[in-house]
Amino acid sequence: MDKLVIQASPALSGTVTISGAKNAALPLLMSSLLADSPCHFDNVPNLRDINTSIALLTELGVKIQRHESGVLELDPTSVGNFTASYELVKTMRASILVLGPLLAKYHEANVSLPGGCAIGARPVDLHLAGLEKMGATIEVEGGYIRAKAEGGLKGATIFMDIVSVGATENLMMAAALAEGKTILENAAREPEIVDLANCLNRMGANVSGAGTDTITIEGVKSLEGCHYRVLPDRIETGTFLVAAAATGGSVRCEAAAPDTLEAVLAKLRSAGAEITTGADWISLDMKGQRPKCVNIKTAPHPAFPTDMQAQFVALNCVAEGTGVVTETIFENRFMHVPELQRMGANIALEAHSAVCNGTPRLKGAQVMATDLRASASLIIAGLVADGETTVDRIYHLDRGYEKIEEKLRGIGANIRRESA
Ligand SMILES: CC(=O)N[C@H]1[C@@H](OP(=O)(O)OP(=O)(O)OC[C@H]2O[C@@H](n3ccc(=O)[nH]c3=O)[C@H](O)[C@@H]2O)O[C@H](CO)[C@@H](O)[C@@H]1O
Ligand SMILES: C=C(OP(=O)(O)O)C(=O)O
Repeated sequence: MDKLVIQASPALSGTVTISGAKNAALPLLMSSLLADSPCHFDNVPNLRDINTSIALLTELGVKIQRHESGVLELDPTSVGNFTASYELVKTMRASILVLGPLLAKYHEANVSLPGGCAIGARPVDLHLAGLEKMGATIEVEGGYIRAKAEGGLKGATIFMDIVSVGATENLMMAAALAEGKTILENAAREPEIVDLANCLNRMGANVSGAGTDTITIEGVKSLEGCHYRVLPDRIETGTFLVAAAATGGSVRCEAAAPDTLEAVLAKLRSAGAEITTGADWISLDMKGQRPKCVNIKTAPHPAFPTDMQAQFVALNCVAEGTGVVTETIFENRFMHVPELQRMGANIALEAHSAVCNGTPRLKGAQVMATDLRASASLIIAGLVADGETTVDRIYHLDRGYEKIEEKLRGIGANIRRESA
């Protein structure tokens, strides 16, 4: 099993090119199921979750090839299997996003229940209730969601009592080919939702209001493939910015989307960073200063993203003062805290908050990655820890960060991958 070995690093400095967003690419790839002709996606990151999606869509009958240009072509014209198996779904929760498209296009889908994961229970009740409201009949049997929509899905007004990114995406894709109008109320507003809506519209769908909490979809009879470029990864961008800030360094992120990161940039400014942005770049400069602790409360977009919480906890560990980080989205997303404590961090967990008293340096240790962003936080901690830090179980990291150690080395980090 691969691990990362990190030595105390100098202040990071240089330029990083940001990859396409995992969380935008996953629903976009699944949306190809809705089309009657091939889709072409540019800027798809090379990640474990993308490979899992390719395996899943291939199992359903989508023909997929990566062109030399990097463009991923998905031809859905021979789809003939409507079952997403447990073997694949268990390794990637976003597999649930084939449910809406399969049901809308083929009126039938069997998708393994994703189950919980390290960060929380993560039920899919809102996805199922929304599809039922659109006329689907759903049974959960043998760990599988067995859904049917005889005669096709029908538009409906659907209120989601929790803001859910995945449910909004699944229902938006389902509604694109449903008969009549669907209104999604209390919809998620994340940039990845807007990216999916833009792509669906390019395929011939009629989606309006994405980016607000009410999305209206006028169903159409058919959709065609399109060319679409995946949005830059705001979480990868934020991770590099925090890594540079923790080391008192400076970094310029290119091919980024500054307007998707406002809450994160505001917190970095509070931490003492000088932030400058252009149309597609962000630069951060700490001017050699130690960061200041920040208070954070995660919430749906445009508030502070839960996917950046662990990285800011690592930042607070070495910052000046005390910072309180409160997690409101997932019930168990502080698995990085005990690992950071093993590195000498002064953190107290109080209900849904991590109260951190910053200390100038951490101490290298052998630590274990428990989920994707927890892994990123341990890497950041390793950069500012005296001695050597070894991060085990980095298969989580490979789910969502493209060549992270290579990119970090490019800006001066002392990090290497070791394969056992
Ligand atoms: C692939 C992808 O895009 N993953 C992101 C997506 O996950 P995902 O789409 O799974 O997260 P959701 O937005 O759905 O989850 C938000 C909250 O709603 C709850 N919930 C969700 C659905 C449901 O049917 N019932 C229910 O109770 C969840 O347990 C959680 O507490 O959004 C999360 C919140 O920004 C991010 O952390 C993930 O990185
Ligand atoms: C939690 C995440 O992803 P997923 O929803 O795929 O588990 C994440 O990207 O931080």
